[in-house]
Amino acid sequence: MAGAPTSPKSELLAIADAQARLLDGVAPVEAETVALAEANRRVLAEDLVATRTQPPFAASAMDGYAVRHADLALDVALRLVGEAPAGRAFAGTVDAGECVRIFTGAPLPAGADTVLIQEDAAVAADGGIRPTEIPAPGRNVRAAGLDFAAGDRLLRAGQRLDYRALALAAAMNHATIPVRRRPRVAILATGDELVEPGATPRPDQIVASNAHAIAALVEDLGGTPLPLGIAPDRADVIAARAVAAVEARADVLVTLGGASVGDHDLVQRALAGEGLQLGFWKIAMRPGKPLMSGRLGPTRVLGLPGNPVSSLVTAILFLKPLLRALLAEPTLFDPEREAILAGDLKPNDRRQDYLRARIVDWRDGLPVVEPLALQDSSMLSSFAAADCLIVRPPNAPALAAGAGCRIVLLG
Ligand SMILES: Nc1nc2c(c(=O)[nH]1)N[C@H]1C(S)=C(S)[C@@H](COP(=O)(O)OP(=O)(O)OC[C@H]3O[C@@H](n4cnc5c(N)ncnc54)[C@H](O)[C@@H]3O)O[C@H]1N2
Ligand code: MOO
Repeated sequence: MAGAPTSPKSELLAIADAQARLLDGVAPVEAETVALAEANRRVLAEDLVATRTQPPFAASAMDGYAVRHADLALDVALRLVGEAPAGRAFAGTVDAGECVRIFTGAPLPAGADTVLIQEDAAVAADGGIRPTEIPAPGRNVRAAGLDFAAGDRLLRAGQRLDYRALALAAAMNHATIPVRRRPRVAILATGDELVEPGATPRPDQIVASNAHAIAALVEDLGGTPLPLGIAPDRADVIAARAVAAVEARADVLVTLGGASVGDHDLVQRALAGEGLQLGFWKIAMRPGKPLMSGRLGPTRVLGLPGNPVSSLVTAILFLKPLLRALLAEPTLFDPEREAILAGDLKPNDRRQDYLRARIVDWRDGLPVVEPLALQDSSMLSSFAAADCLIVRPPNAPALAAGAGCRIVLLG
């Protein structure tokens, strides 16, 4: 029986080369405008400029009395001439020997330059206000524009909006926000052995897990998952679902499984019949060697290996940066960080290895990481228990406990 295309051992592509090929020519998805309330976790499509100055007037920072500093003397009463609550400015002027009752956030009245806090003031029998402490000149007054001025460019295109950015956007008076639309990611699991969670598998079947993890990852990154279910190991069904993904205007089609060289690893062959333009296949990494990338018309195809940990590690290294590129985010890759090994490591072969590990301690500000004993790429229990992946470059020498290493944190 004819197998899927094979390539000789020497043809494994380096991860960085594969990533560069994948991201080459990726154009960001269009912008759309959403209500401020819908903008959390979305990626800003344009710089956001302040439409107003904040505060728009010199404002009191405390509850007390607006005064002219030059008039202040201990136990010399000032005449109270009015009141300025927040949202209701005092219309007059504070003249020599006068003060105005003022509250936090109210505009400082004309003539006044300082706020005497009420704790440092006594009210005389005639209603006059006597300072019991003398504040410094200008004390307790926020200058107009202290926070920002109209025209300030405070949020940048490519920035992922969070609660802090949204507070600022609101203060800048933006009720709607230009963001990148959510990239659509079709997700197709493949394999006769798979059933959906909750079903009763036959004795020779297992429960499909990967698609649900990929969908959650896509949502976390600000995309919309389009679940295409589980296709059996039949090229015609896989092809029809892939065509459905293109017709649904998916930006990306993620296939799961069927990526390797077995007789039933059909994805590449099935998609070739629909005009797949193959970008690359097979990467020098573990887990995740059979990763495939290509295009079906306008839809980018990422064929992830079926082993659950393989598909999730390749998603971290390839799907995440692809989605970030589609969203025009400036940082595409999860950073590698320094760490200290808690156990020994054997020398590595030619595939860059990603070892599941736990952070067991901290030393000199660095995490101390212990590789988990079992690293089989089918094992979701260890993937879920891991805090990070230790990155072992191709042909890295053996390392002893205490040596430095590099890790990618798992979110
Ligand atoms: N002769 C060779 N055999 C294999 C090679 C090789 O180079 N030569 N590569 C191995 C590597 S590495 C990997 S990784 C796997 C991946 O192959 P496939 O992408 O074709 O994956 P499948 O064979 O379809 O499935 C592998 C494994 O994962 C389970 N699986 C698949 N989909 C799901 C899912 N959605 N949820 C949970 N589990 C899933 C599937 O049942 C299999 O157990 O190939 C090696 N073989
Ligand atoms: O690369 Mo496979 O992903 O070793 O298990």
